[in-house]
Amino acid sequence: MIKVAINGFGTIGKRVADAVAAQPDMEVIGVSKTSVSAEAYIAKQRGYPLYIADLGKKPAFEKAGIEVAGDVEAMLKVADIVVDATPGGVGEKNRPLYERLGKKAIFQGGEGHEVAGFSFNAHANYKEAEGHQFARVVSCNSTGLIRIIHAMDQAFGVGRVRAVMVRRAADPSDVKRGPVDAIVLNPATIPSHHGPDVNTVLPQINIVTLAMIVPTTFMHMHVIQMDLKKETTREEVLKVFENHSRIGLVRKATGIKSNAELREYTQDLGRPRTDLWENGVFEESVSVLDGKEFYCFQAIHQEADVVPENVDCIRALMGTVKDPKESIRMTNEALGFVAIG
Ligand SMILES: NC(=O)C1=CN([C@@H]2O[C@H](COP(=O)(O)OP(=O)(O)OC[C@H]3O[C@@H](n4cnc5c(N)ncnc54)[C@H](OP(=O)(O)O)[C@@H]3O)[C@@H](O)[C@H]2O)C=CC1
Ligand SMILES: O=C(OP(=O)(O)O)[C@H](O)COP(=O)(O)O
Repeated sequence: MIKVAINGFGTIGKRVADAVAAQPDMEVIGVSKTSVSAEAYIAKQRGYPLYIADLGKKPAFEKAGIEVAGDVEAMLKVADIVVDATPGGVGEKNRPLYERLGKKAIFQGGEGHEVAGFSFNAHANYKEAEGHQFARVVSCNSTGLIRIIHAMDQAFGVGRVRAVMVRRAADPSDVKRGPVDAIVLNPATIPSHHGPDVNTVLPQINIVTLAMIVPTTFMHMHVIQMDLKKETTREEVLKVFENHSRIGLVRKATGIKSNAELREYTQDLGRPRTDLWENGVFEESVSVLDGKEFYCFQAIHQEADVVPENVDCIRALMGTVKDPKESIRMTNEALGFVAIG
């Protein structure tokens, strides 16, 4: 069993913890927080030993009826690998600790590529993880882009990509963030950071991305155009998506044309926390013009798509499963995850 520590039990960390706990070859040896809040009670309810960044706060946890197993360093000492899901920028500060203790670590997309020196996506570069101490699972938007670009590149060859990200403003519980009534260019400069981030995993792809933020909390929406090297048809492209274990098709017959309806759908499907782990490509939008010009819309659930990638990244760094297809199969099966469509 791979002993996994989750440093940062928030939006991403709590999901990764549950996904790790579901795997046959992994166990959660501890999760961490800095303060008493609802997620501390969830850790207790799930039975995950809770560690804290600053032992000086132990009395506050105990007063709330939450047992503290120790500090973060104590958690790391009993782990084989740590998934760092602390807020962006904190992972970089944690890196020296992981180095000192000689622990493998996985960082998230809020950290720069250089923090790990290796950025990861299971379908695209699983095997390259071997021998690394550190890896970074790219951000939610980049994960969604890499999945679809890599699949299209394998099938038809991708010449260039142009994409617009319509990004959710905040996660559902993030009550202090906005905007409430605006469409914000974020950034107003072109390209946005997403294209260069895709290049950390797929360096050969010519990609330019633009991004804005809108007042929603559930999912980003991507507008994607790719020039293909080989002529194809809409039907052939749909077959590629149908055969991909982490690309789902939002079928025309569902009538779904928005993030809100897609949320209702994942909820009704019984997905834990309403999570859409896969890309949600809108079937109706899939278009091929003149044989080589591809277009589509895809929905990306920001809280969810990086979760199975973190699980595969654990096996890739630990070197316990060499074949990416086998790891992806194991992860999906343990989660009960079959892509929609
Ligand atoms: N949310 C999203 O949509 C996505 C986020 N990411 C990336 O994932 C990472 C985590 O983001 P997210 O889950 O949203 O963040 P959250 O703020 O939801 O969670 C962060 C967690 O880290 C804990 N924490 C903070 N500081 C420390 C510390 N020094 N030591 C240990 N634990 C600490 C917090 O505990 P406490 O609350 O007690 O302080 C909290 O549990 C970021 O890099 C982000 O960019 C990637 C894809 C999507
Ligand atoms: O990593 C994310 O987005 P990104 O791919 O746009 O960088 C997550 O949605 C978190 O983004 P946030 O910085 O808006 O919370």
